[in-house]
Amino acid sequence: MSADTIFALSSGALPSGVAVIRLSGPHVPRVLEEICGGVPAPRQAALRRLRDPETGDLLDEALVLFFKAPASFTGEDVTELQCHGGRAVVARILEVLSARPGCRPAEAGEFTRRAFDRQRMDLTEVEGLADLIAAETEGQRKQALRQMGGELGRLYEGWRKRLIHMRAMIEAEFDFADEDDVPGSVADEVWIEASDLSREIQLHLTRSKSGERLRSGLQVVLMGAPNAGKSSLLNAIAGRDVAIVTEEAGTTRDTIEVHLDLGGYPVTLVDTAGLRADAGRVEQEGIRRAKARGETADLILWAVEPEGVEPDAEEAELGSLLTSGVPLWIVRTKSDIGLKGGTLPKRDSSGTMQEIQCSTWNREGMDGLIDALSVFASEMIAVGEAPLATRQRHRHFLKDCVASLDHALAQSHLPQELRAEDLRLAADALGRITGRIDVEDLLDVIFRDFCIGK
Ligand SMILES: Nc1nc2c(ncn2[C@@H]2O[C@H](COP(=O)(O)OP(=O)(O)OP(=O)(O)O)[C@@H](O)[C@H]2O)c(=O)[nH]1
Ligand SMILES: [K+]
Ligand SMILES: [Mg+2]
Repeated sequence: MSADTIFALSSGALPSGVAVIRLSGPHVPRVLEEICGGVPAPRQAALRRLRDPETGDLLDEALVLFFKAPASFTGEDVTELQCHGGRAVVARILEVLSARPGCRPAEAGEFTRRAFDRQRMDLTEVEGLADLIAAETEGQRKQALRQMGGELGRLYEGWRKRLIHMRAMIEAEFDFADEDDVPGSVADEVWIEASDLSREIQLHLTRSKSGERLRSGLQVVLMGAPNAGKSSLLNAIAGRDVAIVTEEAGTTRDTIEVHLDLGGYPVTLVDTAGLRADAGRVEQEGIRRAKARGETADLILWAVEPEGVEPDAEEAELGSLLTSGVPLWIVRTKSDIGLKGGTLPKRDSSGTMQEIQCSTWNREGMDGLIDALSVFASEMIAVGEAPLATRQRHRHFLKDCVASLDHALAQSHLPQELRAEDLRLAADALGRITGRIDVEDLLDVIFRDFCIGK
């Protein structure tokens, strides 16, 4: 257990109406005695004058809250000083706190780290909290709140307990095999249950992409020939002037992204360099980046203007993208100047290609395009009732768990105690997601995501 008392400004940028300075650790009661003359009753706001104990100098008037261990966020004694949010006020209070013996500024995520160390939260809840602080859309907020509330952790912990129980049953039967008149019957039931659980986890895994997409946002990439109107589309969808638009082919070289909230779903829309064969060096690099983004996209919007340039090069590119499996929509741009045939991309036989016509000049078709994107996002993300895995880390250990389970199930010729060992490995994989099993190497990575004061 830590001997240090940590402190930090836990509220946002200064100046602000109110600023919250939080302290956690064993010296909290003593520090409160020193700076405000006593420890207020737990969980009751008390208006106090804060003073520098060295000089008696008045620092500010603040609302002081005290949370007695273990009933606090960190599980330690915690206090929150709600002071005035002026830069000089906060700076002076932090300076006085620094001078208290045993007190030091908190590192990023250190309050949460203490909460985890004292088992106030499991790792999935910690991640949910980080996601809640980072949430930009309604969908993200809801998902993060559920995860912080422990839904995902409980699901994994439930599975882990089932695995531990199964292993105990196998071992009990093994130990008492001589006395049992129907040997093997308990084990048979255990393996049926193990096979059910494996299927349950695999189903959860197939849906995990949704959770990750909701957390990190859908990637929608604008591609097409130079001057097709990609940057104009980005600006029109974002509703502000993000990318430079000129009549010169090859205006956009680097990839440019905007983060959008489409009906509560996060979407990153990426503008790219127009694809063409005879590009200069900078533009070539831009084209390489465009293709790279296209390959990992959730959706490509392929912009085609009424009189397309270089139909052959464009069609070759489009052809290879269509076989890559990334969903692709054709956006016929500049509809205000009429459809003149231009480059007509060939429809693929699967019929997954959707066509949308629009103009950024008179905004014809723009609302339709934005609506279609919102529907696409909601379908791709499709958040249901069951909690979803939200990180690659979760998926990794879930796969480990299923692999161990399936290994055990496939080895019916082996002695039960060897197969039971796989059940232990499967349970440990789940324990690593919630942080119940040695995850020391993971912790720094997870807590680094946090800001100071959380
Ligand atoms: N008439 C008409 N012109 C448009 C429309 N959208 C864009 N343009 C014009 O088309 C030209 C190219 O537009 P951009 O948005 O720069 O095209 P781009 O695909 O980003 O071009 P690069 O970045 O060079 O590949 C500009 O002169 C735009 O003003 C439209 O809806 N109607
Ligand atoms: K252009
Ligand atoms: Mg452009």
